[in-house]
Amino acid sequence: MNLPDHFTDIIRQLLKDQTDAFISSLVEVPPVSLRLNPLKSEGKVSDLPEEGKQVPWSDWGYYLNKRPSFTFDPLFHGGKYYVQEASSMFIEHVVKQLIDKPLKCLDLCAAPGGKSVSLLSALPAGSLLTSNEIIRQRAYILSENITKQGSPTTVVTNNEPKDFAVLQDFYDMILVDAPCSGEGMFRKDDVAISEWSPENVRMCAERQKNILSDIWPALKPGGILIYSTCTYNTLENEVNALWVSDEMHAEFVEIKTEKEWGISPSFDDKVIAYRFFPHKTEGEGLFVTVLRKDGSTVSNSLQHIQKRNKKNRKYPSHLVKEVSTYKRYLINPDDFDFVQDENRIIAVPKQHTETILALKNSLKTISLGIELGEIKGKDFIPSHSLAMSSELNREIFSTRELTYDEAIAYLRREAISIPDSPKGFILLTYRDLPLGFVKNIGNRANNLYPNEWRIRT
Ligand SMILES: C[S@@+](CC[C@H](N)C(=O)[O-])C[C@H]1O[C@@H](n2cnc3c(N)ncnc32)[C@H](O)[C@@H]1O
Repeated sequence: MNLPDHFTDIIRQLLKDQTDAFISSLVEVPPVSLRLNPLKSEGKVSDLPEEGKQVPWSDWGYYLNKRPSFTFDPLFHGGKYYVQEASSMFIEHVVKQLIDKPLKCLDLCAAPGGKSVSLLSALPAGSLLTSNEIIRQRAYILSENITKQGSPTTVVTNNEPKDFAVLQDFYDMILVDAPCSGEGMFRKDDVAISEWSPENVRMCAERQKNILSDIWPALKPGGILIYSTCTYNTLENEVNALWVSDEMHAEFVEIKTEKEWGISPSFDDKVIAYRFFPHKTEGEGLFVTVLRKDGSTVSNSLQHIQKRNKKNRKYPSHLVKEVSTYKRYLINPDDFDFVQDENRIIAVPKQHTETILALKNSLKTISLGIELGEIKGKDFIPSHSLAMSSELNREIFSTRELTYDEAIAYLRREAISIPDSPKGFILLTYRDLPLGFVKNIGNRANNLYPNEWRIRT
């Protein structure tokens, strides 16, 4: 492995006599890990695609003994699990330790979605997660991964950090998993090595400060900021964490960890942080720090946002009054309001309806709640997000269990033939996990799997 000299110098200053062990660990094969989806799995080893053992800081994370072909596992596409590097699962541990009441949480730099998925499994029931990604194309990938999880309490947005200024004092918790110089990915990603330079480290550190100061007003007084990077240098980590603490008047929050996890402390006595190095912890490089914003005012931010939206007359979506047609699609229909957005019907959890509509009108929303389907003439075409949802009422659809080969053909978006099934919309399952819908017209069935999600290889 050809590491830049300047990078090795930085590491030597930080790790001293551990430097050789660290560098040797970079040529080792990285562990393969995934997290099971609590909404679609019971969290048992038997749900894993390969034998494995638990990640110690996660209830849902497992290391696998060998790497299966995830692309060709229908359960992966059905959202039974998400492939995630093990260190990142530490976010779940942080949240579980600090949060015991439902809250509004923002994952600001969220694509492709690993940390959002961790948040979803750790946030108390009744919480609302906004998963945001600045790059549009990546925001769609984020939305795909979130949709597969099947949680109805997520909104996916595509905004710049400064766009959240309209949501002053809004979030109880914000995760900034910042774009960084990616030193922690050197073992997995040669491009990260080739793009590394001291100038890039400085540029990343400046950008991280801009992101943090842009998003700070959206955090409630007394709220929690989790700041993480997958890089080792102190400029992007301790130095920025200290800057937030000094400039924004925030105090560090300590998280309990177990010694045997091998997590290293911060390199600055004034900063409380958790560092993952691959020669000490089974996972990739990670830095995590947690800060609490000064103050404890209970804000009235929702009213403020609604007033602003009224002034701007931006309320395109409206609540559906005649809901009986749509209620039957869900297991717990009374927990939901139904919103019509052009010809799409979306179910939103009642306790968050106002908040979700306020978000929809303040931000560029990619997806929210559960999209039930689309009205097309006399037809109501069930959407893929309904098939993926934990709230799907399977009783109202005819279901067809697929063989492995049929499931792969469906996920490739090939034509399916199910002559024994009735005509109309059929829910396809693989090992009892919903994969999506087809419209059976007799001699063939039209494949409704989202074109952009299909297996291409
Ligand atoms: C480290 S990645 C996030 C990984 C993600 N949290 C996960 O666990 O899957 C950082 C993300 O920040 C986004 N990003 C880049 N520049 C940004 C900026 N100026 N403001 C906010 N996000 C940015 C990138 O597109 C990228 O998706």
